[in-house]
Amino acid sequence: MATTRALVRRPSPRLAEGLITHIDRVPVDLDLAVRQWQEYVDALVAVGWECVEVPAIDDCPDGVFVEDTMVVFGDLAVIARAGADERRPEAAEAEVSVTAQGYRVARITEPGTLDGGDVLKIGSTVYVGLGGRTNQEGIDQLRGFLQPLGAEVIAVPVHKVLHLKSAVTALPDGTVIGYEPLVDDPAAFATYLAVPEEAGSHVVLLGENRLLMAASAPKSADLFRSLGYHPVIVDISEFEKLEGCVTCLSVRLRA
Ligand SMILES: CN(C)C(=N)NCCC[C@H](N)C(=O)O
Repeated sequence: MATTRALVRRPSPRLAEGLITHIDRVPVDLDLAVRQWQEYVDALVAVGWECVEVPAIDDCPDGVFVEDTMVVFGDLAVIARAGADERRPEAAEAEVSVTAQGYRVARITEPGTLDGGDVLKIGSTVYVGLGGRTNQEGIDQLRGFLQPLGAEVIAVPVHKVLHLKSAVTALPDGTVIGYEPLVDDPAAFATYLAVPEEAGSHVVLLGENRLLMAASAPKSADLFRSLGYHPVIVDISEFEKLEGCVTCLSVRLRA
């Protein structure tokens, strides 16, 4: 199996102050969050991935959601420009870390905004959510970087949730999965499967038909088992309280 690396970032002591947009604030248990983060990392390591830690950024409560700092395509890392001002400082050290992993770097610049959580890659098709943290200028800049590498960048509306990947991700065969009440336009995707729970729409592909997913989506896990996949379950309840999901906690650097 090709080595797969992931960038991860430890939770800030100020995690509980993380941004929320579409849900109500409830108390976050920091100690539990740190344990859950370690279990998430352990789950990646258990399937043979190498986890590379981006230095923690304690002054940024949302720093643990490292996925939002960049979009990786081929040998290029496009460093994001966060749609939320508070999150802009997170990108600098993430850029240093991905550069150290051998990636070329390009940057989204003002007035563009783009969060990595808004970008869903399926082969050479790159769906980008427009409507929340990512603006049209950010999408146009991303297209400018990725089109020469063979990507087709397609903007899709996102209004009901924080990021595109809050609404949909994809199975290994490219089928887009989403929880219908939260997907703006299922018809935007070539193949689409409805799942029975919100968190069931979030998977990280671990290789060999394994899907990393949250403990909060047991019915969706059963659905995926019935389709021949192998769910690997992690409890990320403390991150879900801040509109996080399994994808947000890492940047996957596939070989
Ligand atoms: C796919 N998703 C959801 C992400 N990549 N990021 C979640 C960021 C959550 C953070 N509290 C915020 O509001 O920015």
